[in-house]
Amino acid sequence: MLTTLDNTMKENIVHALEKARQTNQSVIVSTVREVDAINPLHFYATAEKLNIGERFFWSSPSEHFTLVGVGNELILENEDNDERFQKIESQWREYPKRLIAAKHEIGTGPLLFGGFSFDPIKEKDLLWETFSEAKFVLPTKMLTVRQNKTYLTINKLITPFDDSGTCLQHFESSNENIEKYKYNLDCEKGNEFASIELKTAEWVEAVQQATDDIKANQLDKVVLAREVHLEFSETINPYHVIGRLQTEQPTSFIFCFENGPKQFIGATPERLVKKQENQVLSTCLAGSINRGSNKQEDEMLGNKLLHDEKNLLEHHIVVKMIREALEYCCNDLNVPTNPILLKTKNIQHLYTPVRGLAKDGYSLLDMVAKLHPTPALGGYPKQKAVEKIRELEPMHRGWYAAPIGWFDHEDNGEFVVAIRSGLIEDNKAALFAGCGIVSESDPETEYLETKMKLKPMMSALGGKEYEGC
Ligand SMILES: C=C(O[C@@H]1C=C(C(=O)O)C=C[C@H]1O)C(=O)O
Ligand SMILES: [Mg+2]
Repeated sequence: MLTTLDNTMKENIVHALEKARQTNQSVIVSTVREVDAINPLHFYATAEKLNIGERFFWSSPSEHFTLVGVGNELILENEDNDERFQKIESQWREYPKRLIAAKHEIGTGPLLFGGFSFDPIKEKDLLWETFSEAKFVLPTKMLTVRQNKTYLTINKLITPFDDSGTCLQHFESSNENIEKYKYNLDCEKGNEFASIELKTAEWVEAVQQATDDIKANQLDKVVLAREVHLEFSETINPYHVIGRLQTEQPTSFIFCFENGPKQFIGATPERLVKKQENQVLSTCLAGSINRGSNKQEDEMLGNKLLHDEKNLLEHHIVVKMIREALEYCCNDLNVPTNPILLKTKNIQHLYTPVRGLAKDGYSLLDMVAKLHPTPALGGYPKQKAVEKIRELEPMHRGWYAAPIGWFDHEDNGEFVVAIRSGLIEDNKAALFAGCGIVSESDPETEYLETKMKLKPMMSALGGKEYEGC
């Protein structure tokens, strides 16, 4: 039976088990092999039948990097308020890790994928009831596509009580034929939705109230979001949704986190922070305008955005805060003076990349903790804005607008903010979109901006664009 694992691998696994027994401490063992190329979405879809647990999907646009995890080899979660970021990190650090691979490629081997809620103080509502304030998983199997190469990672938490036979057996699947994950994906067929539930009037009123509060100098900026509930005639196929997001939103990060029967899916253009060795990249994204129907109109709109005072103010507040937050944990911070445009299929944004070098002792999660929520999703000043959101917003954000992403055992990783997203279950979807409110905000214009931001998910769900909502 145990004939396909090579001897070095076997020795390493048995050795890890011995170590776990000697130290009475569970060890994470990870084997990594390069495998034949396969569409990661096929792997995600077929893995449902393996019955080894929940899955996640992640792809980042810049370097053709995709992760698909299946099964929960280890779950780290907490319901903490202030310490939730640090707690996840310290728990992760407690486990000794052994990587069995020819070479460590970033994004392979032992890593955690997961996310946080936006506001742990706000009491959970029914929709988000099963989502912890912080939840991360070490997948049992993980497919990584990086620079056109495909890798399969198999993880196991080896406890002092495991036996060597079971451990070796677990890693046998690292030799499996990846071809078996081929799946028939037909993303063409659209879903019709049956009903929509909105709280438009309440939201517009909240925006009006927020502008009054800003004019009264209570705060500078607050981001207010609304939600849309859709009910479809048939069960939503999450593979189709991810597939369409991949086609329609190639410049965005695509994520999906499965939590019981729910899948939190989105295509966000907004990176919170990326760390590779000590190199840090964060992005300021705030200020929005629609795309033009032809090149000329598109450029005209882009130019208008680049010079629009209200949008520049929304944006500058974000740049100022991100600079302050990162100055604390980074050296050699580089912040361009003026924003450029970032265009997605449906919208153009003001965008400023911020680069730096991590100071010793500052981890990726330290930076996430320091940044969240940036004024792109919260407001300024931070505390006042979060309180204002609690007071005025007619919804519960759950994991919307909060950090979601991955990090590995060497503190490489990347987090985005989970916007342009929705929570899907059976034939129901809840979608979320918000806007940065400043003193010059006009509620009707901001409402139209949220409509624009709902489009990517609307289109991915329906297979066509809808005018409603
Ligand atoms: C809050 C959202 O987007 C944020 C708000 C923006 C704005 O108001 O201009 C732009 C980008 C995002 O930082 C959302 O998409 O839900
Ligand atoms: Mg805006």
